[in-house]
Amino acid sequence: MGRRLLLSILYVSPPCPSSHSFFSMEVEADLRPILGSSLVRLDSMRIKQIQNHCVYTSMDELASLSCQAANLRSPLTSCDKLVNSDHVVYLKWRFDEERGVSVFLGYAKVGHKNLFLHDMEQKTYEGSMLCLLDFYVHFAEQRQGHGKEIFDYILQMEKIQPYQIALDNPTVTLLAFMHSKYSLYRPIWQNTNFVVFPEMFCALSDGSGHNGQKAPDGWWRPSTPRRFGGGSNETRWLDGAISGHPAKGHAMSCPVDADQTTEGTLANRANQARARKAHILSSKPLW
Ligand SMILES: CC(=O)SCCNC(=O)CCNC(=O)[C@H](O)C(C)(C)COP(=O)(O)OP(=O)(O)OC[C@H]1O[C@@H](n2cnc3c(N)ncnc32)[C@H](O)[C@@H]1OP(=O)(O)O
Repeated sequence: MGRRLLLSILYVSPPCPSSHSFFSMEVEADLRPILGSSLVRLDSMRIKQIQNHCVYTSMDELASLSCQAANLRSPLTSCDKLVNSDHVVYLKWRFDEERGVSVFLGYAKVGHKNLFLHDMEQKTYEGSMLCLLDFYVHFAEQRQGHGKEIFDYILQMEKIQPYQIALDNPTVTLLAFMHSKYSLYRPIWQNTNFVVFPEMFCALSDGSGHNGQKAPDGWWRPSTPRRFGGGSNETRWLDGAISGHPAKGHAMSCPVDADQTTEGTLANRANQARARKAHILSSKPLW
């Protein structure tokens, strides 16, 4: 009986032929039949379909490196959490034909959130938008263009402009990246530690169709007027507001001030955010 149990455990958890060398996150297998192209969009359904222990392990380990890079206590991303969420991961990897290994290079996780925002004049806005929740390129592969490829792929797949994505608690490196690759250099820190850029609000047209009538897809008037910062109690919508994923049905219909899928890490995130924001605001920009 004991032997049968042991055999069944071994069957359920086959060893993953992965080698986690210092330099890269590698799987000793050709993952092309499983993952397809080198830039791949993985939503919860696709992750479930993969059914490959090595892929799950390598993604989780890359997420652990991201966690270390951001000085967090626990990773923001894991395959376990992804299968139960409406977040989407964009993964970059390559197959090294010479060595017969698949190398995981980096990923970005995005998801829709309902956010209250203010612009530089403290005017307030409310709506649903795509947020960059976790973004990491393996430390041995950074500054070689992988990050830009991943980000461009997100823009292409989600049909948005770079300024239409909110950054969740960005690092100084990510802000440098947004500056150098997309000329977005005036971050507006929100109370929620999200960052958006003024370009996001440029599309606002006061009173042109949204005047208390019908909000654009994904945006709406709050039931109670809100008073933020400068005292404005008027809520506006963005012309170019990005509607939520139609297929996902706006599952997160409550305002959030942090990534809700990171159970157990929220307090940690808030502390990190405070420290990081103070550091970024007080230090000389890198770019
Ligand atoms: C919402 C969030 O996820 S916040 C967390 C963001 N993630 C991190 O900070 C983790 C550590 N950093 C990384 O993983 C990567 O550097 C990323 C994801 C930010 C960018 O990926 P990369 O593959 O390096 O990007 P890519 O090569 O396309 O562009 C490089 C640009 O990013 C910026 N950048 C990357 N690394 C650094 C760095 N160490 N110092 C300053 N700027 C940097 C620069 O603008 C650089 O352009 P340059 O080389 O012309 O100066």
